[in-house]
Amino acid sequence: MKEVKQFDESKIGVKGLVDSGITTIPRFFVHPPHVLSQFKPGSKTRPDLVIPTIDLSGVDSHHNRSLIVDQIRQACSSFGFFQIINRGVPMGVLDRTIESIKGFHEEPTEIKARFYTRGLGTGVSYISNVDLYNSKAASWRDTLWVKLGPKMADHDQIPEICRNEMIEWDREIKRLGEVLSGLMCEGLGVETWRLKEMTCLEERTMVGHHYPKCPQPDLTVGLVYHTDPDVLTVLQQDNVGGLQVKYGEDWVDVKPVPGALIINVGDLLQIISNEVYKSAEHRVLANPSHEPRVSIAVFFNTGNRDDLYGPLPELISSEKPALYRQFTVTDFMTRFSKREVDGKSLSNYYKL
Ligand SMILES: O=C(O)CCC(=O)C(=O)O
Ligand SMILES: [Fe+2]
Repeated sequence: MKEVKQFDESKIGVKGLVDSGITTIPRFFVHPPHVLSQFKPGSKTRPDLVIPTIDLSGVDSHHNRSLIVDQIRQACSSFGFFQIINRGVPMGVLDRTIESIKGFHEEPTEIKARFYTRGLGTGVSYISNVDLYNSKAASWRDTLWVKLGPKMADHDQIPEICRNEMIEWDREIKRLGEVLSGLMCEGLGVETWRLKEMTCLEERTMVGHHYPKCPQPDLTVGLVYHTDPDVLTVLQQDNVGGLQVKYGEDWVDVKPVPGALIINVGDLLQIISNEVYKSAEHRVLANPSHEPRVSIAVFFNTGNRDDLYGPLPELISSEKPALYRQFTVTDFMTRFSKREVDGKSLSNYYKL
């Protein structure tokens, strides 16, 4: 605990440890053997499987749209993960955003330390391991959090090096979230704007992860396995790799596809869809390569946190009764923040 506190108070992050030239990782980063054995190369991985890549071009033509909706329904109900290409976000925006996040993490410690805070009170927080104090072991990454919506963090609170990129990214991602949620609704056979009308896209939080080279990648992880406690997530990764998705009992690599964005179903959408769609468990390996890995995720969540959410009435019938009870998102997030990030805890909401 003393070492954890010392690390946290130093505000240097994992990047700072690496820059100090360490060759062994501090012991609070070492994960227990039963976790590490699941990360061993070749253990329960399925190199023969790939998550679907869906081409969104022509989404406005009636014929293409129904083909795309079919692919999305299949992907959301099997993997809970897919990649999209040709979705109208200019390549330049993607590259600029990733580069600017990398730039932030490469800034001198004194600059980053100004943003080092637990909690998103100001709308911006730079932190190593959001669950540092309540996890069994820490993970090899640092993260910049920025609140994008419904009200974006004050512009002068956002680090200058990525401020304009963030604003530009939010504009694109808002539009993309609407397109995707429309397609996902059609895949469920409900009104196109159903999720949007339930304010499911209103709250948007962005994370910019930086996974520096780990000197002992076999002893720790980049990000423990988890599902996202949101409606849907749009993720962008650079070309380093390391993200894996659980499929049945096996893990599948999410190989970088240039220009693609990764989409995943969150826990709330699993509930709202009455489990037609699945929120998939995913994780990131500790980065063994010299090149740091950078990824950006935007979490879409409900704006009305005190409204009741549960399976959509349209999806409930006597053959398919509601699998979950109704709950408020405030309640859901409070439970989430009290536990470790790893695992899946939807069982609290099962209607038994
Ligand atoms: O870095 C990644 O690829 C995954 C990030 C992630 O799963 C998350 O932030 O929830
Ligand atoms: Fe995630």
